[in-house]
Amino acid sequence: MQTCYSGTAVRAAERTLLDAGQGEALMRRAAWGLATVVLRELRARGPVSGTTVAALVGTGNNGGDALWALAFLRRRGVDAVAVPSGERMHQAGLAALLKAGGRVAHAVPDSAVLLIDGVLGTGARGGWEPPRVPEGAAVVVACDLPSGVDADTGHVAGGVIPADVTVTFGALKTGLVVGAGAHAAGRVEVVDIGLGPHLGAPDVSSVECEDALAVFGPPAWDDHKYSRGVLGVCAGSDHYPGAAVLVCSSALATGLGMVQYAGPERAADLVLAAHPEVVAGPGTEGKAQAWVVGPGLGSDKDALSRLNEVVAACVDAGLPLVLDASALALVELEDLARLRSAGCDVALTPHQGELLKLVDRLAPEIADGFADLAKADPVAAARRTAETLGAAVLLKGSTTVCAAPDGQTFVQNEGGAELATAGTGDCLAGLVGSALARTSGDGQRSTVEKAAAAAWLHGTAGKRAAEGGPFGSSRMPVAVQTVLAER
Ligand SMILES: NC(=O)C1=CN([C@@H]2O[C@H](COP(=O)(O)OP(=O)(O)OC[C@H]3O[C@@H](n4cnc5c(N)ncnc54)[C@H](O)[C@@H]3O)[C@@H](O)[C@H]2O)[C@H](O)CC1
Repeated sequence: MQTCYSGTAVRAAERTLLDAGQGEALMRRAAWGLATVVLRELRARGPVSGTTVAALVGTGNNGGDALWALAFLRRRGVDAVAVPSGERMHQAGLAALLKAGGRVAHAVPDSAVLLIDGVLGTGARGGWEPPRVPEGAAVVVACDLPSGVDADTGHVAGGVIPADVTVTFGALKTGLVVGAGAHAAGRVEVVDIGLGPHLGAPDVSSVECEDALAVFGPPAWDDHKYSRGVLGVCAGSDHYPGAAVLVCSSALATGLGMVQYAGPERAADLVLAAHPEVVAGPGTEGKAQAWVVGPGLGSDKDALSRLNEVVAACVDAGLPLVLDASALALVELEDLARLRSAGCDVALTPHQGELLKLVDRLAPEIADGFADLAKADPVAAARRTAETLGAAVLLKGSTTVCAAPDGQTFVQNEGGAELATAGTGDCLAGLVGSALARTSGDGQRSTVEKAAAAAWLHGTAGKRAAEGGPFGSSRMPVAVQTVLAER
């Protein structure tokens, strides 16, 4: 499990040490870590001595880190050039650079093979417009954060220089793992500067391979079909029968004990043609240990009555439930309240558009300014919705955010734009449903952690599927099997 801290929390941790007079030591540790990564990047490309490294240097301590790093690099024979972005630079850092034999220039030299972005770090406020830098050749290493990335949210309000590597200090910051910030950061390396004991609880976490495999692992020697998880799927309609197949196929690809399908004949026939092992019928009676409802359900009376039947089945037996797609437009507050009182774990799986509609309809008390919040700070938007509706929210997007009503939050970035194609959401619903079915009765992991494990598998399978070229979502289940087989 990877853990991240908000920029605000890292600044608070630093404050304790700054107040204890350790500011310069912290900055030198950070700069030494930055210089070490820069040296590694240079060595991977050729000789170090004589090569030009430039740094865009801001007015604050982020610029100070960059200046100290340049001073260390100068001592390795690098032509170290500071390019100020404002009217002042960190004094001690500048003195160290000049003493080491570095220089100041007013533009990034064309000869620079590597550019350090040391303009703004955790002290950035609002947007920033990067200066012109020579195009193409230079590797970009961001100091703590790519300038212009909000360290708390990942939002980029203005411009940004995309980094190949970001060397971040003290802890991995939330802004480096969410949305545009994650995209701009490139590979992230964390340099320990001794903030650990002062950091407190993490802001968000990310499920990693072994955490996901603990949910989607192979069967134990004494497992049987009912102990491996039975997932009920209420998806598909005469209009959208394919959604039923995608949900069932992706769930089966995880190695569930059984999939039970509830739906109309046309969709059921397609499901059975693809997977004769599915137990299909019109209603919900059976041995399901969790349900997925919504993909391809439509919005007519029949869709509503099918949703009601699934909600009733879950309430009766206290089963976990995934509400996706059409179900998000049909579910009512009373349904969520009944599910909560029955002790059912509920996961809502909207994309941004569905989230905004859901909030408008069911949570008008938080709707004011919510669209802007969802764009700038998807973690806060998912958390606020989860807290207000009392259900876990898996918000799909370039970063998938899984938030629980109590604030526990996971962010997953395994998937990329290759997943932006019809039907991948249906596959994800099947994976979340599978995670809940196969771990029902497991008191150890929260619903959001299980949803995050499904998001990990979905994103990783998407990447795997894309290796074979552009693909449609019907290729996802095979990719899920491949990912699980390779681990
Ligand atoms: N404190 C320490 O000893 C350590 C800090 N580390 C590094 O310091 C930065 C945070 O430093 P801080 O000075 O607080 O903030 P910044 O350098 O990020 O920026 C402040 C500077 O920039 C101006 N400014 C703010 N927003 C904008 C904007 N949108 N456009 C232009 N200018 C802007 C503001 O007025 C200030 O002058 C942290 O990220 C680390 O890199 C070390 O890591 C450890 C020790």
